[in-house]
Amino acid sequence: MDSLLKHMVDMTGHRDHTMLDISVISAVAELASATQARVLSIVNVRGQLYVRPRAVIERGRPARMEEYADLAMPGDPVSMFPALARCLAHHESSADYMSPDGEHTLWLPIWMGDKADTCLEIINPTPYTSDTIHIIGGIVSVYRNFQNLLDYSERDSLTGLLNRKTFDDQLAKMLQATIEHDMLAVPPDGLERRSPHEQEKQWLAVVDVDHFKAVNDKFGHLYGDEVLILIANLLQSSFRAQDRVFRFGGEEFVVLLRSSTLENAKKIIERFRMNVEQHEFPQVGRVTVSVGFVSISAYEAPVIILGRADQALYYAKSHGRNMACHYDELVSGGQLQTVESNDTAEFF
Ligand SMILES: Nc1nc2c(ncn2[C@@H]2O[C@H](COP(=O)(O)OP(=O)(O)OP(=O)(O)O)[C@@H](O)[C@H]2O)c(=O)[nH]1
Repeated sequence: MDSLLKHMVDMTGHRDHTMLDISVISAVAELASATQARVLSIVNVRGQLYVRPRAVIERGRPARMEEYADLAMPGDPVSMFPALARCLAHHESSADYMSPDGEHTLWLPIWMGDKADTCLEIINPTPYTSDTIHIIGGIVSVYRNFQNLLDYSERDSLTGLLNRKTFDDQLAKMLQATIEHDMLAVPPDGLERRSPHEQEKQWLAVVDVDHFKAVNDKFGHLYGDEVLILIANLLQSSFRAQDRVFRFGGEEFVVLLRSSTLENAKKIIERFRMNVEQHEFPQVGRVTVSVGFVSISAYEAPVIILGRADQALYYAKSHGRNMACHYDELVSGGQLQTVESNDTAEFF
């Protein structure tokens, strides 16, 4: 019981999803004497469910975060795990599977209403006793409640997207990934062989709804709110599971795109812009968005990166709207100018 209390205190002492994931798998692994426990993300890509490990603990080793190796893929199709797929399809609280060599896997989806985007997976060489299942059930409930609380503080209440407050933290993670990526991209002899066109980078895009004031003025704030919710949904379905979408405030959204070539980033952003353009908004009809985007450099301050995306957005707004503009292309094409001030480049 002491151990259970200790784990409960540990789980509820965090203000961060990552640490909460680590403490929940540490708790269930110890209390169920599991050989392995994982937190899985369940992502829905165009109606198909995929699972992707987020954190893992193996017996005798410390818990660790998992970076999904193939960023181009949303994860493993859930159909690879028929018992879990059935459990998710029927909104069940758990699924159990015994492999041919007698290993037991227990899946516990974390249901938030009718949606589960997280699932615990516990692997054990022996069957689970009813006592173990009872204790794990309690931990899952605490985990779900606490995740709910964290989500509430990190998300915008109108659209459900991540809010401005979480942006700095997510951008810091992306800058770290950029540094690691840059180190991997340069071979030991220090010579970069890939052409800049093939190079994968992280990207920041600022999205702003065009003439949104007119929507509010003509149809009222409730319809305006509805447009924002539908655009948030289009953002989530147009970008990939590994990208991050924020509502920055008002009718402005920011997207962090992970590991994309310039060509792909353009394609994904353009696909989103067209999805909005072609969407029939109830009562309101057609709505368009303008986008400014820029590659993220780990060696520049977030305020400079955001400023550049904003400048590209401003350019799109003042050149007809309903378009996506790439900061570097505008600079190299002479449509925007930078000026060196101190050791950073800034606009005037
Ligand atoms: N319905 C609704 N409106 C909002 C919300 N937040 C901000 N707004 C409105 O968004 C509008 C933004 O208008 P402007 O900044 O003038 O920009 P715009 O009309 O979109 O014009 P451009 O950006 O130049 O294309 C204002 O009328 C705000 O009141 C919200 O949460 N709901």
